[in-house]
Amino acid sequence: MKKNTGLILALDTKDPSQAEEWAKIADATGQMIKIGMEYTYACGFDEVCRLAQGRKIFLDLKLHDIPNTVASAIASLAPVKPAMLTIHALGGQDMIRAARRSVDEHFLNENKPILLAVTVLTSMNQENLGAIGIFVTPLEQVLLLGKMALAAGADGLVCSPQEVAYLREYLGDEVILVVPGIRMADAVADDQQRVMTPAQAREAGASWIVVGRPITRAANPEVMATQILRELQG
Ligand SMILES: O=C(O)c1cc(=O)[nH]c(=O)n1[C@@H]1O[C@H](COP(=O)(O)O)[C@@H](O)[C@H]1O
Repeated sequence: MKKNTGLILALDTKDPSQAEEWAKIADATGQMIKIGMEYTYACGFDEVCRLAQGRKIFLDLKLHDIPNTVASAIASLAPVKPAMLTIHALGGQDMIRAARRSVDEHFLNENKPILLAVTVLTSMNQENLGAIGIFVTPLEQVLLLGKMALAAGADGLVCSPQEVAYLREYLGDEVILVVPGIRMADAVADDQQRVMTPAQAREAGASWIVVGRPITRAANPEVMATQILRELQG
């Protein structure tokens, strides 16, 4: 049975007051916020913790290193109490197992983040994959990495909207699918390659969509967020 699709607002900025302004839009409509590398590196962890106060945050640092380093990094993130956390599936099954163990060891049950494995970045297409020696389609690569990551202990996957229907068919209704690469109909795709609209992602079965620039660069971000939420309600 198809579940509701949530909206996560990506706060990609270096400016704390800008992030707070966008976070308030998310607060007003009950959405989650995503804090990524740009904000964390520019503003530091104290600022990330401040922004996270009283909010559910998706901390998107896309960890990808040897198992011991990733496990130790996750332990260091415990004070931020993120609701979601990303690692790269390409780090392999040992790294994902180590990440799983670290989450289970260092976070209390009530604070345990959803551990998400990023499969194939939404900015990549068949040609980009070939250039790094991957000669299967993005869909095949997402399925291969996704199955491996879930078996190794990830709670869910990050993939493009174009793979969601297929993953639902193969992996079932329960797996958490978090989906960036969202663009409004006829909008520019920027650096994203595998895109769909919010309504298409919902229809395909996304658990959450992640939206940054279509909202943050809109003439009126609040109006755009409301429009997207309406699309998600069908
Ligand atoms: O892990 C992610 O969130 C992510 C994975 C991916 O494959 N593609 C992707 O775009 N993202 C993130 O999703 C957001 C998309 O932003 P916009 O393209 O501005 O909507 C950015 O913060 C990206 O870092």
